[in-house]
Amino acid sequence: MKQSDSSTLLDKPTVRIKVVDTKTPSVNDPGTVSRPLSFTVPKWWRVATLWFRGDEKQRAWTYAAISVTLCLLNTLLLVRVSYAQRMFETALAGKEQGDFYKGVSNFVVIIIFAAPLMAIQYYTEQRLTLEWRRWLTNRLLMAYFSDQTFFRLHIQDDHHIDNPDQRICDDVPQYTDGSVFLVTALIKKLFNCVAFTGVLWSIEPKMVFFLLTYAVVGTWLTTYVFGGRLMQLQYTCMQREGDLRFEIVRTRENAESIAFYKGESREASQANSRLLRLVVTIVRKIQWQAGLDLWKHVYVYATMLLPALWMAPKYFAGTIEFGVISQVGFAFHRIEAALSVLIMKMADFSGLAAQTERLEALLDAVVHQGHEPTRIQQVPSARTQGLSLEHFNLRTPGSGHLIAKALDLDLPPGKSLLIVGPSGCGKSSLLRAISGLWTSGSGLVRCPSIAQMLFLPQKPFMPLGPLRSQILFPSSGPRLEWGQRHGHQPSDKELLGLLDDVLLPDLAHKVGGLETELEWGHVLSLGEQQRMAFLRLLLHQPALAFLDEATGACDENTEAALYGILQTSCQTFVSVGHRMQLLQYHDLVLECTGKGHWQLQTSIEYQQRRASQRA
Ligand SMILES: Nc1ncnc2c1ncn2[C@@H]1O[C@H](COP(=O)(O)OP(=O)(O)OP(=O)(O)O)[C@@H](O)[C@H]1O
Repeated sequence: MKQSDSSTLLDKPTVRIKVVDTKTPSVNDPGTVSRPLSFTVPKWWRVATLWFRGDEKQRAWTYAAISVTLCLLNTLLLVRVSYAQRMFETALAGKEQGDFYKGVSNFVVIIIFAAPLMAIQYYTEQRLTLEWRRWLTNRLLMAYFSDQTFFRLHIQDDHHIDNPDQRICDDVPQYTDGSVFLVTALIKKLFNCVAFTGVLWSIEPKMVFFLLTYAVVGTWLTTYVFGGRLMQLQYTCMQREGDLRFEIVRTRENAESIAFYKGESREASQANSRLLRLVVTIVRKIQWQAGLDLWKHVYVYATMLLPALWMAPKYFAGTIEFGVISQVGFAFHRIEAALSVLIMKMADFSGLAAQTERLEALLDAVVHQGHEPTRIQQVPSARTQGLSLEHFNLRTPGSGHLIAKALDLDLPPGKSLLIVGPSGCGKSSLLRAISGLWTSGSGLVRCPSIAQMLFLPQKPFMPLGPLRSQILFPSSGPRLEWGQRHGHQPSDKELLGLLDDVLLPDLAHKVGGLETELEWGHVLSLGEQQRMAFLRLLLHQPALAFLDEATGACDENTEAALYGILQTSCQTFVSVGHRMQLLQYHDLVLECTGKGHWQLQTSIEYQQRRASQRA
């Protein structure tokens, strides 16, 4: 695809935007390959049957059965319409007053049944779509959040999935909506086809053969020329919509850093570049859709007068009544519409095919995450209180860069370990592997159960919600070890006291209380966020705590106070840090000595060695 090459200016003339082409789609990307639509049918079936075979299959089949029944009733009513119309028009042409009013009353009866039927059908289809969407979204969310799949999807090259958020929030509703719409349309058309073929066959069988041939040739041509191409363009559009949105969300999330760097011009050019790529794809999609539209009109108009032309000689010869001509026309166009449903709804089918490709890929990735062989084995046990690494080899995901080679480590309960080494040597990576986030490598990690460990990352996560939920995170209350030790959950007064302990005495008062909701990640300084993370540690009182430069943004006095608190609430902990004053809080030191080698020594030995090196 050709990229527009010009530099562009946004409305605000202060920000000059240079277009940067940042992303070239990979060869394996389905968005870059035009495939026949039939390629996607098994995938659609696989995704669709998940609900119909899952734990809510009874509900799914009930909705589906009601919808099919309503489609059938709908068709029966249409057949009745064709006969009522025939009687009505024949009576008009023959000036038969009695038959005319009989035809009118037939119409009225049909309308009395049809109106509520249509409303019930609409309601059922909407509920079916919603229930299906709820179930599928819930399944995807569960899979996405379970086993830290959301994290692994980002680091594994072999399952690279762009914009999973968009796939879950946008593609699922479009998929269920499109599936219900198109499948019910197909069923209605099938019933119409059967019913009106009977009507037309009883009057003019040759016309049925003509219609069949016309529709088969037309459908083949449309699918061949437009199907795969439109599907590919729809896929690329969705991908580019997601990329643009992600760029803007990233800017919002990193607003302060970008503003400090004065990086808005570069970010704006990046966003604009993504917008241009999207627009180029949409233009191509519009061109192909216009071509399809032209073809659809030619296809329909070519047969518009055919039933009347075909039947007129018989009417002039007096072998059929006038109403037969309109009934044949009605039946002819119903069958034609039924047989050419693929042509008429080609844009919808190709959109659904694109959504299916994206959802199937996401499902595949989140399911595969669960079954991927774990090479570094984590053996968590409620009976283990310390930490041990056995024959531990660690590599970075994807690139396979060596972080640790043949590392054996034993940290008994009640002891603490400081991990040191130059920046980028792999200190945080060791914690990632111990927590089970990274698994590339080999060896065993023996540790307490997952619920008994707490990891404090360099930048604490501040969830959405009130100040209270910042304090209690990741638990919502009842699982707090503090509550179990004290026999009751912490009262507001006790929470305020704990805020005092981590040197945040005025915070609740300053922001307006524990129920105040703010964008905490932006409102609190990094040092305040790190103190909040220590407070979580006091409440959860884990058997084993991991602190990745968890006091890096605090001054030395605050750091000393926080480590003092830590030693009273958690005896076994592992820290990563650069500051030498941290040594006094730890018994052991694990030092990176290069090329994946690490050396374990006591804190005193480490200090003596450093002192002798300096001397
Ligand atoms: N997702 C990833 N995929 C591949 N390599 C990664 C990934 N994350 C980090 N790395 C690489 O792993 C190496 C170790 O990174 P790590 O964050 O563990 O270093 P560190 O010792 O904690 O550094 P610092 O002291 O600066 O925090 C680095 O070379 C880094 O580029």
